[in-house]
This record gives sequence, C-alpha cells and structure tokens, in this order.
Amino acid sequence: MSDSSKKPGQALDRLFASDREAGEFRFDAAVARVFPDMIRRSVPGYTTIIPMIEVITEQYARPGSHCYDLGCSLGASTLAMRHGIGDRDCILTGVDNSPAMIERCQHYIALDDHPLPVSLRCEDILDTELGNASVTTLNFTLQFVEPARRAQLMTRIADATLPGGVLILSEKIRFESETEQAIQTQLHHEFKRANGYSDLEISQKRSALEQVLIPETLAEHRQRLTNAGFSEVMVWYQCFNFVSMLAIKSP
Ligand SMILES: C[S@@+](CC[C@H](N)C(=O)[O-])C[C@H]1O[C@@H](n2cnc3c(N)ncnc32)[C@H](O)[C@@H]1O
Ligand SMILES: O=C(O)C(=O)C[C@]1(C(=O)O)C=C[C@@H](O)C=C1
Repeated sequence: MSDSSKKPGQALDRLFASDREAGEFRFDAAVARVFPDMIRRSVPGYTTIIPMIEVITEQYARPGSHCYDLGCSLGASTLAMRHGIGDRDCILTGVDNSPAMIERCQHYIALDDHPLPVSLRCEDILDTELGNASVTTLNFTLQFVEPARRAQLMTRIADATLPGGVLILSEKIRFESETEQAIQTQLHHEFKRANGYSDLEISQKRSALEQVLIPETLAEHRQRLTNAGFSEVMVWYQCFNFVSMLAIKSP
C-alpha cells in the first residue's frame, strides 16, 4: 500500500500557530506544503481511510473503465486507487482546482513506483468531464463545494457511473442532535490536541474554515445520493464527526 501521508521528513503544520488576521481557509501553496501533516493530524481516521480506499477500489475497479479522484490534493487517495486497480487497464484521473496541490501531486505520483499512468487535471470538479466510471472518490472534498451545487455534482457522478460502480464519499458531518454535535466536536478537538495542536491553532483554524467547509448530516448525504441514482448507500467508516460512505449503483 502506498500513501503520500506517510512520507518521512514532511513539513510540520504550524500555519495557525501564531495570532493571525482572520481570513478564509484556502488550498494555497502554504497549505499544500504542509498538507500531509495537516490532514493526518486533523482528520480522525484519515490514516485508516486511505488504505481502505485501496481495498474498495480493488473490489470495484472494472477493466476498461475510468476511475476518478475528485479533489485529489497531493494524491494520497489517488495513489491508493492506483494500487487498488493493480494491473487492470483502467484510466485513472485526479482532479483538483488548486495549482499548488496539482504541482506537488505530480511529484508524489512520480515517486510512487507503479506502472499505471495517472492523469492530473487542474480543474473545477463541477466542470470536469466524467464518464464510464467504475470507482469515483471524493475524499473530504464535497464539504468544500457550495451546498447549492452539490446535488447537481452527485447526479453527474451517478450518471457517469457504470452499473455496479461505486462512489466513495468521505465527509466531515454535523449531527441533528445539538448534544451529539457538541460531544463529537469536543472529541474531534481532543484528537487534534492529542496530535499536538494548541487551543489557539484549533480555534483559529475553526474560524478560517467556518464559511468554507460546510458539513451536512448523514441523512442529507443519504438522501442526495439516493436522489442522484445510487441504489445502496452505506457508512463503512466513522470516527467522531468524520465518516466515509460507499454509494453503489445497481448492477
Ligand atoms: C481535504 S482536501 C482532499 C484530500 C485528498 N482527497 C486526500 O485524500 O488526501 C480537498 C481538496 O479539494 C480541492 N477542491 C475543493 N473544491 C474543489 C473544486 N470545486 N474543484 C476541484 N477541487 C476542489 C481542494 O483544492 C483540496 O485540494
Ligand atoms: O475540521 C477540521 O478542523 C479540519 O481540519 C478538517 C480538514 C478536512 O476535513 O479537510 C480541513 C481542512 C484541511 O484540508 C484538513 C482537514
């Protein structure tokens, strides 16, 4: 299994460590530089989800089909898909609209010793062309798409998915119950503290993400995936307020 989140000597995320002007979180060059460290220390379960994307891809990738990683960042999920595809003649494409991410992603892909080519597109996933797909991954990407545009994207993905094909959808979620929301958020923050983030870092990043990362409930995700045309929707992983779902198109 290969994954760009585990490379030694990676840059430490101190982006929110000193008092800073409030500003929106962006996937710019500074974030791209520290991203493997940032996501590993911020997303409970990320280091489990990545290798499981390989396992799920191995199960569902169909020879001659396309596999897409939408919002690929530095390619951790893309490389997991690449290894899951193995020697099947799939066409693997990673898409991200951050030039800084795509530029660094090229390097991680080149370092990964595997014969399957990966094509990278620096594009908006709302516009990117999709078709003949057996496996599509949105690993913590949909949460950054404007909520009003999410249904259309899900329908485009479902329409592009072959019978029996799948979408792997990982998201930060919110909870209907205020009590559960408060408890799960607290536990997420404790996870960050345990990974060395200070209270200042946690609160400054929370403010920066407020208008940018819009979480939804599991019920909202299930409903949208079903409306889009997926016949089975299941949660295969959850840790606190982070989940990963598998949506399957009927065979
Ligand atoms: C949390 S990261 C994804 C992490 C990655 N999938 C992984 O497993 O390591 C979200 C990524 O989605 C990208 N993104 C957000 N909105 C996008 C859009 N509309 N089109 C393309 N990429 C987008 C961001 O640039 C960022 O790199
Ligand atoms: O919710 C948070 O605090 C996060 O840091 C989450 C999250 C994510 O889920 O994508 C937000 C931005 C970065 O991409 C890394 C992690």
